[in-house]
Amino acid sequence: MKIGVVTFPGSNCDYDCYRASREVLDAETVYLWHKEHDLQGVDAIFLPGGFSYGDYLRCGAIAAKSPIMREVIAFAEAGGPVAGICNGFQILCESGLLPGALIRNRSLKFRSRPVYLRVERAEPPFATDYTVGQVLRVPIAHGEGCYTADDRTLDELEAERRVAFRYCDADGNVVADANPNGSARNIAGIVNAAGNVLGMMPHPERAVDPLLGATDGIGLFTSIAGHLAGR
Ligand SMILES: NC(=O)CC[C@H](N)C(=O)O
Repeated sequence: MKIGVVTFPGSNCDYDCYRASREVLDAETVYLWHKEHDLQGVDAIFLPGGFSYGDYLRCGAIAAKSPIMREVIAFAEAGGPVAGICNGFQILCESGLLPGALIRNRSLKFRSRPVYLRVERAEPPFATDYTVGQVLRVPIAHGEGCYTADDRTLDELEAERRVAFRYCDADGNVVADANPNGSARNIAGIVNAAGNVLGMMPHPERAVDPLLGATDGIGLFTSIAGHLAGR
C-alpha cells in the first residue's frame, strides 16, 4: 500500500496528511510535487489543505491547472481513491472532479474550531470504519468553506446518497446553528458519482492523535487502508 500526498506551493496540511498516513497507518507515503507528472505508483492520493498558490484568483483555481492534477484527474477517472481535504476539496471542485463550489463563509470570517459532523455515507473507500448517523468531532479552518451548487445538483447529490458528511450539533441534529459557514443543506463533504473521489472541508488529519485531543478522523484513514488491503 502506497499513499501519495500532493504538495502545492502554499499547502500547509501536507505534513499532517503525511503523518496520519505514515504513522497512524504505517503506510508507505510519498509527497507528490505539483510540478511533477509521476504519481510514483501510489494506490490512493490526498490533496491536502492550505492556500495553494496563495488562494489567488479563487481558492484551488490555479492548483486545479497544475501539472500533477492532470495525472490526479486521470487516476481518479480510472477509479483510484482521491480525497481532498479543505483546500483539497476546493481544488477538486475547481478541477471538475466534484460538482459545485466553495465560496466565502456566510459570516465573511475565517472559522477555526472543532465542529460536529454526521456521517451520511459509510461506504468504501473512505468511510467503512464509520457508521451512518455516527457523530464525529473534527476541526475546521477555512475562510471559503460555504458549499454551494444549484438545486438540481444538490437534489442529485441527495438522491444518489453522495453527501458524505453534514454539519450537525453534538447530538447529530442537522440544524442551521451547527452550520459554521452557511453550506447548502449543511453539506461538509461529498463524493463523485463513482464514489472514489471525496471532498470535505473539515480536517480529519488533524484528528488522529489523542495528544491533540481528537481522534475521530482516524476512521477515514483506516477505511482507505482497509479498502486497499481488500478488507
Ligand atoms: N485550511 C485550508 O485548507 C484553507 C482553505 C482555503 N484556503 C480557505 O481559506 O478557505
